Amino acid sequence: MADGCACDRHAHMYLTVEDALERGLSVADPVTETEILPLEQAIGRVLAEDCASKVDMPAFDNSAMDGYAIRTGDLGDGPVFELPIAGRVAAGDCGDHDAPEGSALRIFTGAPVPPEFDAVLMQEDCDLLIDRIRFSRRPKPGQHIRRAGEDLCAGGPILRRGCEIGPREMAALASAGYGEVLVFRKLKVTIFSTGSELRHPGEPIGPGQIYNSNRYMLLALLQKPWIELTDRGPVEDDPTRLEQVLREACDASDLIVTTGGVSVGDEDHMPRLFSAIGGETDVMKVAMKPGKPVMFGRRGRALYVGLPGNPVSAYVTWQIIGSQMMARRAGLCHRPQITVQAVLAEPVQRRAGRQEYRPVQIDGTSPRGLPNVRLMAPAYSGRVALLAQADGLAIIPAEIEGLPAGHSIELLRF
Ligand SMILES: Nc1nc2c(c(=O)[nH]1)N[C@H]1C(S)=C(S)[C@@H](COP(=O)(O)OP(=O)(O)OC[C@H]3O[C@@H](n4cnc5c(N)ncnc54)[C@H](O)[C@@H]3O)O[C@H]1N2
Ligand code: MOO
Repeated sequence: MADGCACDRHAHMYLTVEDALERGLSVADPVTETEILPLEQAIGRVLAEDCASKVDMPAFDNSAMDGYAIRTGDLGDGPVFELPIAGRVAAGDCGDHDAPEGSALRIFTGAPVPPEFDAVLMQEDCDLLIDRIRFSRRPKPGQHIRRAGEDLCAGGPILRRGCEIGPREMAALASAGYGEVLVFRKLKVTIFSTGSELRHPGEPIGPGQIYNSNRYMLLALLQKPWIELTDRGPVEDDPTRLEQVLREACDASDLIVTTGGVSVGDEDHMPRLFSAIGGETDVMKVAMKPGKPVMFGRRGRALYVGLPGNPVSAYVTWQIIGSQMMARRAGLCHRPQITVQAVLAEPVQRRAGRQEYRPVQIDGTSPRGLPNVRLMAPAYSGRVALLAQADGLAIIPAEIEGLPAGHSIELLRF
């Protein structure tokens, strides 16, 4: 039967996805070495310290609008108020002015509001009469003034160690006064794809040969500012050569990711070779579909993740288990994957035993506004092109044999 489904009768002997992930995270020790980088070089890196603001945010009382600063105590009973304009403060000025009591100060967004002024009027709410303003709505004290420290006082927390420094984190660090930051060193990751049948895309292909897609998928998945990647390319199914490359990779890397050669055939060498070079296997086989033969273990400080060769199996096992182990190893704090509720557009029938991650396409929304999903082919572990057309993976729990159309299902959206 396609997709190894016939072997589901052994599924109860394998670790559940949940247990495998828990074990994977428990053996993926975060790197401890750090470096200090100028902020602009820290983009996409992993923060290695809790960060507190070095300044009050905002740093000083400032105007939220372009308009006029006034002292509300200067205002009479109304209903119309008039004040002469006696000074001007713009963003970047220190706030000095010569506007005496009973006058208004021309002010612009971001300019310091001198302490004796307690409200700002938007210019749209004032009539400008050459050198005076007239307005009819009495401003409330504090109106349109952003007070020093109202967002955060100096010393207040802004970011936790273990976050990825993306655009929002860069902005927070910059506004908090960080010219440089402490980050974890890059994670050294080595990849190689095993298989004598593999050819580079673009090369002529002979009988029994296929294009190596896993290599390119991993190159894309591992393109991260916090990774220092070594790509050993494809390695043929020659145990001597595979052992040499695996040993060198384990000596030089924090994490080694391979594809293929983890199942039970005569040319599936990786589990045995990993033991032969002194590796300790933590997990071999997981009750998941696709990806049952996935394995991982440790050798010294190196973490090894052996993904199955079938391209969809490699992708799914990486997303569900491998990528989370890698993130933890790099110092990132653990973020469980977010699923959304979806509705089955058609019934599912399958063999129970393994938790399944089935590629689906979204086909409109249900009456409750949830995405309707159509399951793609039931046999798909080698169908990598199908993955590129999918919108996500529907998660079918291990014990489920069938579900009717209209039933809700968890969806991992791409
Ligand atoms: N007797 C059994 N046979 C298999 C079992 C089993 O339990 N008993 N499990 C099946 C399952 S499930 C999977 S998944 C595969 C995984 O096998 P391997 O990890 O050993 O992978 P390979 O045999 O090396 O390759 C499988 C398949 O994928 C193609 N492949 C490999 N590498 C690439 C690559 N870089 N790019 C594109 N395609 C690749 C390869 O040509 C094979 O077709 O084992 C089942 N067998
Ligand atoms: O079903 Mo395998 O698990 O083809 O990946």
